Amino acid sequence: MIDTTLPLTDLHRHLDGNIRAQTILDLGRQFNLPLPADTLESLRPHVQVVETAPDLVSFLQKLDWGVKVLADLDACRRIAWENIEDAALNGLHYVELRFSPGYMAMTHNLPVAGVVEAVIEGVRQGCRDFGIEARLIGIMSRTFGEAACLAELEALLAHRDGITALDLAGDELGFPGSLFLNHFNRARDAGWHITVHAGEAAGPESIWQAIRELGAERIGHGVKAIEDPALMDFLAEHGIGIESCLTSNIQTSTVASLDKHPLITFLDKGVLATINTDDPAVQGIDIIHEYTVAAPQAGLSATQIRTAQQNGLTIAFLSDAEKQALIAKVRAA
Ligand SMILES: O=c1[nH]cnc2c1ncn2[C@@H]1O[C@H](CO)[C@@H](O)[C@H]1O
Ligand SMILES: [Zn+2]
Repeated sequence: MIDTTLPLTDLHRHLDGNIRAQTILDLGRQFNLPLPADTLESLRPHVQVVETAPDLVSFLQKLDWGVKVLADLDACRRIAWENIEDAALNGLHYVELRFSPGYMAMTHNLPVAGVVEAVIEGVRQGCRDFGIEARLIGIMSRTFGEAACLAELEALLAHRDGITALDLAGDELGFPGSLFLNHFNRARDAGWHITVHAGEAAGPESIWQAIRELGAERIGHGVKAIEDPALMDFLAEHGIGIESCLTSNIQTSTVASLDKHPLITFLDKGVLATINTDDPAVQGIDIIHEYTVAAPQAGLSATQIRTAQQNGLTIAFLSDAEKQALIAKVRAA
C-alpha cells in the first residue's frame, strides 16, 4: 500500500549494506580475490541473512564480503551508481544513502577521502542517469573505535558539501555515543544534519544521549524508546524523526516478531516515524516489501502506512523548497 501520489522515500539505507551479490562476484573475479563461493546461489548465504542473527554484531558480519571486494575507487563508484539504479527500479523518488568510508576503505587500504569522493561521484552520475534525488549521510563505524571514526570524519569533512548529515553506526553496546562528543561537535559546526543509530542494541538512555549530547534530529531504529514514556512524549513534542527498519529489527533479534514491533505505537503517539530498509541486499528485501508485507504484518493500517510515507518527506534532510519540488515532480509524473 504505497500511495503513488506521494513521494516514496527511503531515509535509512546503507549503501555499503546494499551491494548486489552479482557485483560481489564480478568484482571478486575482476580483482582475482578469494570468495567463499563462485556462483550466485552458493554465494548468497555468505552475503545475505538467511536466518535470524542472534544479535546485531553477528548480523553486521554479513556486510563484510561486500566491502572486501572494493579493491579500487572505481569499484566504490560502481556500487554507489548501482545503489541509485536499484532505488529507481524500486520506485523511490528520494533516497538518503549512508555509507562508512573507513569500512569501505579498510580491506584494500584505499584512501578514505578518495572513497568519499568516489561515492559522491557515483551517486551524482546515478541521479543524472535515473532521474531520482539522493543525499548522502556519512557514517562513522563506532565498532572500530574513536580514532578510526575521527579519520572517517576528516575524510567526510574534506568533501563536506557533498555530504548532508553525519551518523554513528555499528556496535552500539560496545561503543556508546558518549565516546563521540567531539566528533559530533565538529559535524554540527560543519552545518550537517545529525542522525544516530540508537536504541537498537542499547536502551532508551542511548536515545536520550544521542539527542541531548550528540544533537540528533533523527534516530535510526529507536526501537527501545517504547520502554520510556517520557522519551516517547519528547520525541513527539520535538518532532524527532524515527527511521524504522522493520525486517532489519527482526533479523538482528532486536524485536522478536513483527507483531511486537513498536512502529505502530510510535505512529499512534504522533511520533514522526517512517518506513525504511536499512541493508536491503543483505536482508533480501526491498522498500516495496517493507511497505506491502512487513508494515501490514506489524499491524499498520493503510492510513498508518500512508502517515509513515508522509513522515518520510517531513523528516527528510531537505529544505521546504526541495520538498515542494519533489511533491510537484511526483504529481506531474
Ligand atoms: O542495522 C544496523 N545497525 C547498526 N549498524 C549498522 C546496521 N547496518 C549496517 N550498520 C553499520 O553501518 C556501517 C556500514 O554502513 C558498518 O559499520 C555497519 O556495521
Ligand atoms: Zn542502519
